[in-house]
Amino acid sequence: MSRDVTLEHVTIRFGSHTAVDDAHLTIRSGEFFSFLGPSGCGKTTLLRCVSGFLEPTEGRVLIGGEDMRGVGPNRRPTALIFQNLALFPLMSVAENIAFALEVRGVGRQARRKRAVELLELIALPHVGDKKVYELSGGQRQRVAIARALAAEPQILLLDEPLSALDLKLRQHMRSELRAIQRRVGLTFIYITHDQGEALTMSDRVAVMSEGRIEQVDEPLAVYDHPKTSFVASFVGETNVLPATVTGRDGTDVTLQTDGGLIVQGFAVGRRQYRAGERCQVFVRPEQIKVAPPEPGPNRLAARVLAEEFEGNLRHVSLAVGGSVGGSGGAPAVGALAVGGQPLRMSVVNDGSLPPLQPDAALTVTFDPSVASVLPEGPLARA
Ligand SMILES: Nc1ncnc2c1ncn2[C@@H]1O[C@H](COP(=O)(O)OP(=O)(O)OP(=O)(O)O)[C@@H](O)[C@H]1O
Repeated sequence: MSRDVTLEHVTIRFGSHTAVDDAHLTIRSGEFFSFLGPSGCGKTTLLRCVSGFLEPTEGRVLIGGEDMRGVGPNRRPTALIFQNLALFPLMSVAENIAFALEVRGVGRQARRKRAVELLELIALPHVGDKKVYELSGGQRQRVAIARALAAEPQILLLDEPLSALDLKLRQHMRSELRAIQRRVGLTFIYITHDQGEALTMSDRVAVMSEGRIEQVDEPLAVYDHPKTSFVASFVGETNVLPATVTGRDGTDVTLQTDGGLIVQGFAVGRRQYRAGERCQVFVRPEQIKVAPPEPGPNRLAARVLAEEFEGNLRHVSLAVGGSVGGSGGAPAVGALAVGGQPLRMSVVNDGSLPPLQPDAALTVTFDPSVASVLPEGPLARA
């Protein structure tokens, strides 16, 4: 039976405040789907609406095609996992896992058998008789998932379940969670403000801002082809160049940045720009390269401001003075030309680029096909 979750024009208001604004999408059965957005964008509100703790002000939630209006949380095929796990400290791990079955009146032997199966599933086969306090944070998180699965939900709703764990454990738990989801084949709906979590685990991601869903796509598409200025600036590092359109040829757009650079990019969504229109150009730091000697588009005269070393990567801040072959040469020491911000370039630390000294002059470039041109819009706050 299909367990698609459909949000049909769901709007949720608290008084005059719109927490979720016209969410309209379908989460497919068996999908690992994440809602990603900054604090306060409406993620938890939306999840509470799917779980039945909250009714939409407008629109409908359908699960498996069935309208969930008036269907309470305990009658929906969902289970919710929070950041604060609330495992029972005095019970053993196995008793914790089997708790939902005990409530339903399942006998001791059947409960024990199911707990053993679920402990296998979460790759902790030998901890059934331990107390919760004897487990690490990551182990407890997995036990919480096993406990939720014992109730045999079709859809697991996860509300920032990893945010209380330290960084290393969080990263480890990403692959654990993904592996568990693949093993059980259930729909996972995951909410997070952590883009790394959303991008690594999900089949698809919905990026939210101020109650609105800005983009729903596979992780790579969200990163490589952001559809709005908010998504481009929220997901991953990027350079933002405020600019004015000077010309267009199909999806190729020529622009003058506010710092006076002439650059070329591509029109996201094949938008037809007019000359004089205000827009923003987004280029990832890893797409900025030291230019080869051959002529080409987007050759910018730059001067090194600083270099930061981060193990596998080097992050270089650049002042950019002018387009090589166009106006200006290397910028004056200390100059800035990209929307008042240095241009950021990230290079892999593989020895191919010698260390860069502050004030060194160089020419950098980026391919027009990786420079996303979007209409001027609100950016994510840094
Ligand atoms: N019961 C409520 N009454 C009034 N306002 C609420 C209520 N619940 C949430 N809000 C408001 O709705 C907005 C969205 O809140 P929500 O908790 O869904 O955000 P979130 O994206 O999950 O944030 P966080 O990541 O911080 O949990 C916020 O402005 C919040 O203050």
